[in-house]
Amino acid sequence: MNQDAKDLLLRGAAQIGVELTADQIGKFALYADELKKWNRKINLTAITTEREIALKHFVDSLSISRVIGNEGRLLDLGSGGGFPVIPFAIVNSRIDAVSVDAVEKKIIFQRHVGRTLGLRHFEAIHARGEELAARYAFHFDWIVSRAFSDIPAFVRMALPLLAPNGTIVAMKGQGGREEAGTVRPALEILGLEIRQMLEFPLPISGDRRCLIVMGRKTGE
Ligand SMILES: C[S@@+](CC[C@H](N)C(=O)[O-])C[C@H]1O[C@@H](n2cnc3c(N)ncnc32)[C@H](O)[C@@H]1O
Repeated sequence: MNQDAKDLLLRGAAQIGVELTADQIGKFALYADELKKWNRKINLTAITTEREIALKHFVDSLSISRVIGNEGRLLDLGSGGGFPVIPFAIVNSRIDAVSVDAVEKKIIFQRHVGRTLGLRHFEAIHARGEELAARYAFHFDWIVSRAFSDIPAFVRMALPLLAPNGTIVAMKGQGGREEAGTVRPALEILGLEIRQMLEFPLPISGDRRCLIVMGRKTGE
């Protein structure tokens, strides 16, 4: 990863409230190198320039830090090349992070990255999200996804896995607020409510982002 992309990562992360250490920057650089190398053989991402990887994968993924606490168990459903879970795990060693994807070669890549970066609190599992309930019923404090599915399909998959006081976070782009408004009745039927909607521009590019934070309805 070149110096320009590293500077962008450092600056972009700081703008969303994450101060990266030199050690963490080194890990992101290794991750970017492996992503580019493996992407020549297996389809992990359409984003291939180092600047774009720094911004649209790394900084974007780190934005979930704004709504996720400092401890507990986190699940990323449909994580592909490891987003948002691996960037989050690089900066957050107190959360046990589990990554799930239905495509085995993507999980093999993620395990390789986890080993290379020494992420001991990170595990990558090859499975469909629908298959996890037997092993992980009510297990996760935080369940996140990016570019995975519409909100109702995501939360239906997440609910059996969510701890009683757990939180679901859907990472959306422009149109996130509108989608949240449309699905509110469906969420209601599932016993969920939207607790927070955080809209912000992605640093540097200004692209719109929206984090939709949901949990089980309380007081009933
Ligand atoms: C568009 S990619 C997004 C990857 C990553 N979250 C990102 O933002 O770069 C969607 C991913 O979800 C995975 N996927 C789709 N349906 C799934 C399911 N039912 N269970 C687990 N993974 C699934 C696909 O294999 C793919 O890697």
